[in-house]
Amino acid sequence: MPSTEPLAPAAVVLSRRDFDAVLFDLDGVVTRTAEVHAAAWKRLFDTLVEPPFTQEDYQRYVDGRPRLDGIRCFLESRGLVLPEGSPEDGPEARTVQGLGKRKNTFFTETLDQRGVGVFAHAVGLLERLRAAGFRTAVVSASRNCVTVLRAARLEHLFDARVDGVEAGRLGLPGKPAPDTFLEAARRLGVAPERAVVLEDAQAGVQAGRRGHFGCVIGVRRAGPEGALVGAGADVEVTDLSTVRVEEGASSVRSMREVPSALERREELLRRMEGRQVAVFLDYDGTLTPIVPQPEDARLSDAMRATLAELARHYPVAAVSGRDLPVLKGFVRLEGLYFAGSHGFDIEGPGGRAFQQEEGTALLPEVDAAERELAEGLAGIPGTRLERKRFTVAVHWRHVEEARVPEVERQVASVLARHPRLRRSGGKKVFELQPDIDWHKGRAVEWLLRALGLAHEGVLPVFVGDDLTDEDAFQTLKGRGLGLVVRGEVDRPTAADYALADVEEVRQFLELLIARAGGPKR
Ligand SMILES: O=P(O)(O)OC[C@H]1O[C@H](O[C@H]2O[C@H](CO)[C@@H](O)[C@H](O)[C@H]2O)[C@H](O)[C@@H](O)[C@@H]1O
Repeated sequence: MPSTEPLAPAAVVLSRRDFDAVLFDLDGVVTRTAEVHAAAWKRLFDTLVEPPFTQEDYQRYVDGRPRLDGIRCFLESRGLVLPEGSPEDGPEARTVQGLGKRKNTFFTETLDQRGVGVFAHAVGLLERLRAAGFRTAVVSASRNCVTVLRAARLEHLFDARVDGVEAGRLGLPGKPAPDTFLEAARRLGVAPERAVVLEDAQAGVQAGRRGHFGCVIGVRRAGPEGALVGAGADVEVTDLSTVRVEEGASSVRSMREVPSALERREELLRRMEGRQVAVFLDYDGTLTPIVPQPEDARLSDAMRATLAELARHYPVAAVSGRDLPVLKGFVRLEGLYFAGSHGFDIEGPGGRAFQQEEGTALLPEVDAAERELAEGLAGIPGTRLERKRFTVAVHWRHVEEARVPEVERQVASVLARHPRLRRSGGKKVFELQPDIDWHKGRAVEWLLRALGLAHEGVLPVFVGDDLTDEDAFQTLKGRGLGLVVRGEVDRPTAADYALADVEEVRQFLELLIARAGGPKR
C-alpha cells in the first residue's frame, strides 16, 4: 500500500523504497482513447440492441477486456448469443469475430479523424517515475496499442509492452485475469509485490488485485466515486498530478550496482560483530552451478566439506525450490535444516516437520495442474515437468526458442482453470504453486522461530541467485543480510551484497568459518 499524506488525503506517494516498477494501462489512463473506444462500441451495439448501449454497459462489460471477450460479455448481458464465426469474417458478418472487426473499423476511423489525445498528467507522472529510477510498462488489452503509442509519441516512456497482440501470441487470458500484468512484471524482472498497477477499468483493477501487486491505483475518469476501490483498488485518484514520486533510498537496485561481499569483507564482518549468525542457503545456482538437466546439479565434494564445517559453527538451512527429499538427497549432510518446494515443506530442528497448511489443502489442484500440463505439453519437444510436493515446474531450457510462447500458453490455460494456483518462475522455468502468502522468506522466519533465533541478537544471512530468493532478501531487509549470486542477466535485487558465482559462495562460507575460529576437525 502507498503511504498517503496526512494533509492531502488524495495524494499518493510512490517511493523507490517500496516499489521498483509501475505498470500503466493505456486507454483511459495515459491516452484519451477510452472515449474513442466507448464511442466505437456504442456505434456497434446500438444497431443490435434495444435499449441502446450505455456508459454503464461500457464500464461493466467491455472496458479493459480483450475485444472479443467484451463482445461476448455484453451480448450475454442482453441475453443475445451470436455465432463465434472465424478470424476471416469481414466487418459485415453477424458473428462475434465480425463484430470485432466492425468495432475496430469504427475505432480507427475515429482515431484518424481526431488523432490521439493524451492525459498530460499521466505523461508527467511517467517522466517523473523514470527520472526517479522506476521501470515502466504498458499493459493493454488493445490490439491497437503500438499504433496509439506511436501516434501519441509515447513509445520511449515504456521499458516493456504487453498488449492484445502479445497476449494473443502468448495465449495469455486478458483482464480481469492477472496474466498480462504478471508477464509485464516478468519482462521488467520485478516481483509483483514490488510493482504498482494503474488502471481506470474495473476489469483491470481486478486483474491487479488478483496478481497480488504491491499497490493498485484506480484512476477514476468516469463512473461513480468508490467503484474502483469496490473492484479492489487500494486507492482511487482522479488526477495523476496528485501522485507524488520519491526517489527514496530504494531497497532494490540493479544487481550490477550491488557491492561484492568478498571485496567488502571487513565491512561485512563488522556488521556481524556481536551477533549470532544463522545461515540460509538456496541450492540451484548458489551451492551448485546451473546445469542443463536438473538431476545433474550435484553438490561438489568441496562444497559439501565446506557446508559440513559451516554447520559445526552455525545453524545452517538449505531453502530451495526443489522437492524436500530430492534436496536432502543432493546435500547428504546431517546437522542442517531443509526447506523444499520454495519453503512450503520444512524439516526443522529435532526433525520437526512443517507443511504449509493452506498449501496442503491445494495439493489436489497441483495434482490436476500437473496432469493437464503433461497432456498439453506432450507435443512440444524439450519441455520437462518436475513435480515437487507443493509445486510443479515446467522447464523450457531445451525448448526451441520459437516454441517457448506455446509453453507459456499451455501454462496460462492450465492456470486459468486453477485460479487458486499462481505462476512463479526462475531460470528457464515456469512454476505453478498455491496462490497463498508463503515463500522462502516466510520459511526463514518459521525456521528462526523454531530454532529460538527470532530475536535481535541473531543476524540471519541468506544467499541465493534467483527471483524466488528475492522474497527472502525482502523479508530480511534491515534485520539480516542478503547476498545475491550474480547471473548472466542483470535484474533488480534487494540483496545487500553480491557474489560472482558458486565458487565465491564457497569462499564466503569459508570466511564465516574462519570468523568462527576455523575448522573444528
Ligand atoms: O530454489 P532453488 O534451489 O534455486 O531451485 C530453483 C529451481 O532450480 C532447479 O532448476 C534450475 O536449475 C536446474 C539445474 O541447474 C536447471 O537445469 C534449470 O533450468 C533451472 O531452472 C530445479 O530443477 C527446480 O525444481 C527449482 O525450482
